[in-house]
Amino acid sequence: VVHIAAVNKDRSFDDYQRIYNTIAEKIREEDEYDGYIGYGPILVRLGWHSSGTYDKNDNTGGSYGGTMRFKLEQSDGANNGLGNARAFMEPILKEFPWISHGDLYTLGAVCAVQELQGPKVKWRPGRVDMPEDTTPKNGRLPDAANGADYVRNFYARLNMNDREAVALTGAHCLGRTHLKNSGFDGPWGAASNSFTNEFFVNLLNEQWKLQKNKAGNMQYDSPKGYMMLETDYALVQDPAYLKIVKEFANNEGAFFKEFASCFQKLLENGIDYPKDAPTYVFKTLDEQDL
Ligand code: HEM
Ligand SMILES: CCOC(=O)c1cnc2ccccc2c1N
Repeated sequence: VVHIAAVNKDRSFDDYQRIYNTIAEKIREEDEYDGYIGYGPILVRLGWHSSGTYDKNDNTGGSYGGTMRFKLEQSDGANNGLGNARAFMEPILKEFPWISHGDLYTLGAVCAVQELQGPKVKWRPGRVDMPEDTTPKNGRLPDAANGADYVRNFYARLNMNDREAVALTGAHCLGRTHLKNSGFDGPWGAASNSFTNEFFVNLLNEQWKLQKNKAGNMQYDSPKGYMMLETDYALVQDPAYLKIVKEFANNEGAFFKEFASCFQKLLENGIDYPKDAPTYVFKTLDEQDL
């Protein structure tokens, strides 16, 4: 399968910055969502799950075709709860009908990372909505009840190495698990809506106890009410991953640099960009004094 980015000559940086600002202002406005966590974390998850179906072996899946808009993909249990993120995006699609779903959902994820004080993430337009029959089969997204070998193998399918795998999982500094969505619960109390290296600091500094949660699933809990999935905790069980976790826990800049590049790579997996395709770095609302 080949997906060539279709550069829309009628649209400029300003058009996409306007969509960015609309999303960013809506995140700021609708701050009560999910116990005042806000929509940032789930918008990051929407962009990631739109892209996480990619398979480097046949270049299928990924964000290009916007197939997350179809019931088939939405019915994958791993996507439980993302209806809230898609509903958030509906009015944006109405206001800007010229943008593809793949471009919007990935733009929303980049906007959320940046507005939550994360690194600047480069973004390129050109994804084209594809028909329903191009939707990848369910089951390509990862399952949390696994260890390091599974994690390494999963990320390899997305063409991600150990450093990229650890950096990407660092997005679990945002938001929380919800029993009704995934059968995992927590962290309780202050789930974070700012993008930091806290996930790595917590992994190393908290005492973790593997136990069955009230849905009967295994998760790691800490006395402070934090939690880790088994696939999170795998990052300190595997010596190669542990080395990278320690680097990122001690150097937030190194984490930000790696996350910025591999998040862009994740959102663009499977797409061929012509040499005249533009690359955008959006300004945050703060940088525009908005
Ligand atoms: C082995 C890989 C991964 C597994 C097994 C995994 C699993 C999960 C699970 C079970 C949840 C809870 C969903 C819910 O109950 O609402 C979650 C939430 C989340 N994940 Fe992951 N994840 C993985 C990788 C990633 C990556 C690569 C990113 C982004 C770069 C990411 C971003 C998020 C975010 C932001 C949330 C919070 C969503 C919210 O608060 O609604 N995850 N993840
Ligand atoms: C920084 C405190 O947050 C955490 O330790 C943490 C750990 N794993 C997660 C897994 C999925 C979603 C959110 C998660 C999360 N917020």
